[in-house]
Amino acid sequence: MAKLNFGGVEEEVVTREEFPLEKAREVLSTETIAVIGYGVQGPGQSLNMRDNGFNVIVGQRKGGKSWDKAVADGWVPGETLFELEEALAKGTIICYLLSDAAQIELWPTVKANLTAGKSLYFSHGFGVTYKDQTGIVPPADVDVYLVAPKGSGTSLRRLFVEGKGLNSSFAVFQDATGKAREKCIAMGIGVGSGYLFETDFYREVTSDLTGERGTLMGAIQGIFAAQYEVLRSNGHSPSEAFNETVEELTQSLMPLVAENGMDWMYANCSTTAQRGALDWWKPFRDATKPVFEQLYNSVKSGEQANISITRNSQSDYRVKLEEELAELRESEMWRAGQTVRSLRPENS
Ligand SMILES: NC(=O)C1=CN([C@@H]2O[C@H](COP(=O)(O)OP(=O)(O)OC[C@H]3O[C@@H](n4cnc5c(N)ncnc54)[C@H](O)[C@@H]3O)[C@@H](O)[C@H]2O)C=CC1
Ligand SMILES: CC(=O)[C@](C)(O)C(=O)O
Ligand SMILES: [Mg+2]
Ligand SMILES: [Mg+2]
Repeated sequence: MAKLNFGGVEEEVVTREEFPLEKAREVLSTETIAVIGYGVQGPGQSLNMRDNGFNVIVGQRKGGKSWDKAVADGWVPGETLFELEEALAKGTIICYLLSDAAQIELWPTVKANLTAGKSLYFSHGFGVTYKDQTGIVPPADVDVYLVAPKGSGTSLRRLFVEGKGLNSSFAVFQDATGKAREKCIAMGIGVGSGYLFETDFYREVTSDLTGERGTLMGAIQGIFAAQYEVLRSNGHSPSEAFNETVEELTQSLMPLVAENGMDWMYANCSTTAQRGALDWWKPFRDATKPVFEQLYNSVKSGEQANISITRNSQSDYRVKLEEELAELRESEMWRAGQTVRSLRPENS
């Protein structure tokens, strides 16, 4: 592992230089990797591994949208695409990539197929950490590990195709064969990770649930909505409010942050903007920090997992979810965004 300095703290990470693809292929050369579930992570990980030369099959319920997508992506029924049970029986590394709530339902079937020496692979610490609520307790004679790409499966695939890579965390929960760690890292390289940093199942799930509810998804929409509403209620037009809240951020400023950090983005803005942003970031931090503390505590207590399991296990959860997504989509702010996006030169 390469030792690197992260802001003054030394951490060991795994890079593609020290664990090249050829090594990953060698480690997994005798394995049949069964990707169970073809939703968001399933396609990204399975296609990247296939392109990287691994022996991959896909398991998915027949007849639905996901099955058709798998066929369209070149998985061949009876050869590389199977019903869930068949794929579970054939696979020696079971990549459990159903939604976290759906994993509860299929678990007895998965468990029955986990014979000694197989691997159970996750992309989230959820099922194992919240075992009291999920019932997911792996048998003692299998390896259990995770690789959690830090981003959407859609990005994982897109970046791979562009020759780039998303970072992933990895963790070993159970090492029955003595080779779990090596296999885990090989899987991480195989799915197209940029570099890999180590964690454990508990820290993976608590940080992930916090991040997606916080700055990555929940908090960002909340802050967008608050600023947009203030601008609108003070007489600004939707296009002005949207551009000043979202479009400039995603199109101009965040790419600069991604490239070279926040100070560099600031340095490329006016001294007027810099003065204001330097004065205002701390009040925003102070105002939101209590909400983040509340969020983290709710994650830590298991409350967030409980909500997620309960809500996503209801038979009409997709309908309800679609209603809530429609509420976002049909809000004035995001409808304004649709028009703004259509006006980008590359879209017209
Ligand atoms: N969505 C993402 O990009 C990310 C997901 N993860 C993790 O990866 C894992 C997979 O997540 P997603 O790809 O989002 O899953 P998903 O929500 O897209 O579902 C995957 C598949 O599960 C199947 N499915 C749903 N209910 C089922 C049931 N009762 N029985 C059998 N199959 C069923 C669906 O057909 C779908 O193809 C989860 O642990 C998630 O937390 C981790 C990082 C990012
Ligand atoms: C994309 C990702 O890593 C998330 C936000 O944690 C998720 O989809 O669960
Ligand atoms: Mg995540
Ligand atoms: Mg997540």
